[in-house]
Amino acid sequence: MSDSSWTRVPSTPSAPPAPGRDLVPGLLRSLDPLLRGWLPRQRWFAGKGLPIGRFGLAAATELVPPGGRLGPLGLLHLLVDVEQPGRAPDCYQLLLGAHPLLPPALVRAALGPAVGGPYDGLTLYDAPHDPRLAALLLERLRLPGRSGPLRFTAEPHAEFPPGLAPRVSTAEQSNTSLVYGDAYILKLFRRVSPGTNPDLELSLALARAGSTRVAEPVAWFEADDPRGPDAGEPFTLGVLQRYLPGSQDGWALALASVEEDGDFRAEAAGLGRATAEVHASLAAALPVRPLGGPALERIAAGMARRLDETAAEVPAVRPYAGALRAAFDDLAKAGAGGAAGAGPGQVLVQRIHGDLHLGQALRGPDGAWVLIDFEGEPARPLAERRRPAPPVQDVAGMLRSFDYAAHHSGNGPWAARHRDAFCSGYAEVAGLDPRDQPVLIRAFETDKAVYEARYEARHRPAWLPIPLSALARLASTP
Ligand SMILES: Nc1ncnc2c1ncn2[C@@H]1O[C@H](COP(=O)(O)OP(=O)(O)O)[C@@H](O)[C@H]1O
Ligand SMILES: O=P(O)(O)O[C@H]1O[C@H](CO)[C@@H](O[C@H]2O[C@H](CO)[C@@H](O)[C@H](O)[C@H]2O)[C@H](O)[C@H]1O
Repeated sequence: MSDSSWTRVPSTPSAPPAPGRDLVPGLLRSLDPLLRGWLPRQRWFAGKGLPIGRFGLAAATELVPPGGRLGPLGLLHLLVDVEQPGRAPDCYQLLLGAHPLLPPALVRAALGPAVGGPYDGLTLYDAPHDPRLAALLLERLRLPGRSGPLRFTAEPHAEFPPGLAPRVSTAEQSNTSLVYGDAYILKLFRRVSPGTNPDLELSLALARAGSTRVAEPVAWFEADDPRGPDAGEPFTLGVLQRYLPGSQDGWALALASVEEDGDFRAEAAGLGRATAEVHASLAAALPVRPLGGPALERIAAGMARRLDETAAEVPAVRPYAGALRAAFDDLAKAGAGGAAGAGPGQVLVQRIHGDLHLGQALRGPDGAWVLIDFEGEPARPLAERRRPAPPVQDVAGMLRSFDYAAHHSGNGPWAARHRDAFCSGYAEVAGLDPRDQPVLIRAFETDKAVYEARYEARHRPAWLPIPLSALARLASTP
C-alpha cells in the first residue's frame, strides 16, 4: 500500500522530481554550516577528530500526518553522505524538525537557524526530542506502506496502540532510541549502509522462531538504495521493538556485585544458559556450516591484521603485539591441521550476536535474561557483521565483559569466578564447554581485547587501561 498523504515532498536527488515543492534545491547549502557544527558533537558520529569534507544529499523526505497542513510542521527525513579524509564516506540518518521560534525544551536539540533553502529563517533541531514529531513517526509505523523512498513494515500480528507518550532514551548508546509509553522502543540507526541490519534480521528470526530471549520487533522502516529501488539492497533505518520495563542491564548489575565483592554466579550462569539458547535458536533458524581449515586460517589472518592496525593507531598496544600474535598463530596452525586442535569436534559457524557484552543483556523483573542489540561491532562493515562466525566469539565477548566489570572497579578476582560460572551455564545448554576450546577462546578473546583497545582509544581514552591490562595478561599466557 502506498500512502502518499504521508509524504508532502517526496524527493531524492537522483529520482525524477516528485509533485509538490521540491525540498532539494538549496537544502544542502543551508544545512552545510549547521551540520559542520552539530555532527561532530553527536555520540554516534563515527568520524570524530577528522575534518569534514563535502556533504552529499542521498535522500530527503518530509513526513506530515495525513491531511497535515502545509507549513513547517513535518518531520524532515534525510540521508546525508559525509566525506572525511582517511575513511570511506559515511551515510547518516538525520531526522529534523523546523520551528520559527524554538520552545525552551527543544533548545538543547537545536542545530541552528537555516539561512536560504526551503527552511530559510527557521531553526532546525533534532526531531526525536520533539514529542510531536516522535509521535508522528510512531503513527507512520502503524501504517505499512511507502513514503517516497521510505518503506514502513509491521509484523502482520502486531497491534500497537496510538498515542503512546514518547521520550528519548538517555542510555549510553551508538544510535538514538525513542521509548513509547514504556511499551515499545524505536531504535533509529544513525550510520546506515545498504543491506538489512542484523539487529532487525536476527531479532526477527529469533522472535519468529518463538525465542523468549529477544525483544520482538513489531515494525521497522527502510529506505531504497538512493540510486534507485533496484540498484541495491535497502538501508535499515529503524526498528520498533517490545520495551522491557523494569529491566536492568547486566553491566549495572555486575558493577554493583563487583563493588560489594558479591556473588553473581547464579546470574552469570543464567546468562550463559540464555546465550547458549540464543545460539541454538539462531542455528535452527539460519544456516550453519562446518568451518574448513583454510577458513580458520583466514580468520586468524584477519585477527592479526586488526592487531597490526590497532598497534599502529594505539601506541600503548605495541609492547604486547609480538606476544599476542602467538594466539593467532596457534589458531592458524589449528586451521592448517584441518581445524583439529581448535577444540573437540568440528568448528561450526552460524549467525551469532556479534558484539555480546554485559550491557547487551537485560534481566527482567522475573529474573530472565533477554539479549538486545544484535547489530554486531559497529565499526565493522555490514557484510562482515552478517557473516556466520563461531559462537565462541560471543562467549569470548562476554568473558571480556566480566573482566571489564572487575577491572573497572578494581576487583580482579571477581572476574575469574564469574567467567567460570558463565561458561558452566553455557555448557549446560550447549553440551560443549567453551573452556574445552582453549585455542579458539584465547584467539577470540585476544581479538576482542584488541578491538576494545581501539574502541576505548577513540571513544573513552580514560578506559583504555582496562583492555590494556587484558592484553598484558593474554600476552603472558603461554
Ligand atoms: N527492548 C528494550 N527494553 C528496555 N530497554 C532497552 C531495550 N532495548 C534497548 N534498551 C535500552 O537501551 C540501551 C541502548 O540499546 P542498544 O540496542 O544497545 O542501542 P545501541 O545499539 O544504539 O547502542 C540499552 O542499553 C538498554 O538500556
Ligand atoms: O553497545 P555497543 O553496541 O555500542 O558496543 C560498543 O560500546 C560498548 C561500550 O558501551 C563496548 O563495550 C565495552 O565496554 C563495556 C562496558 O561499558 C564492556 O562491558 C564490554 O565488554 C566492552 O567491550 C563495545 O565493545 C562497543 O562495540
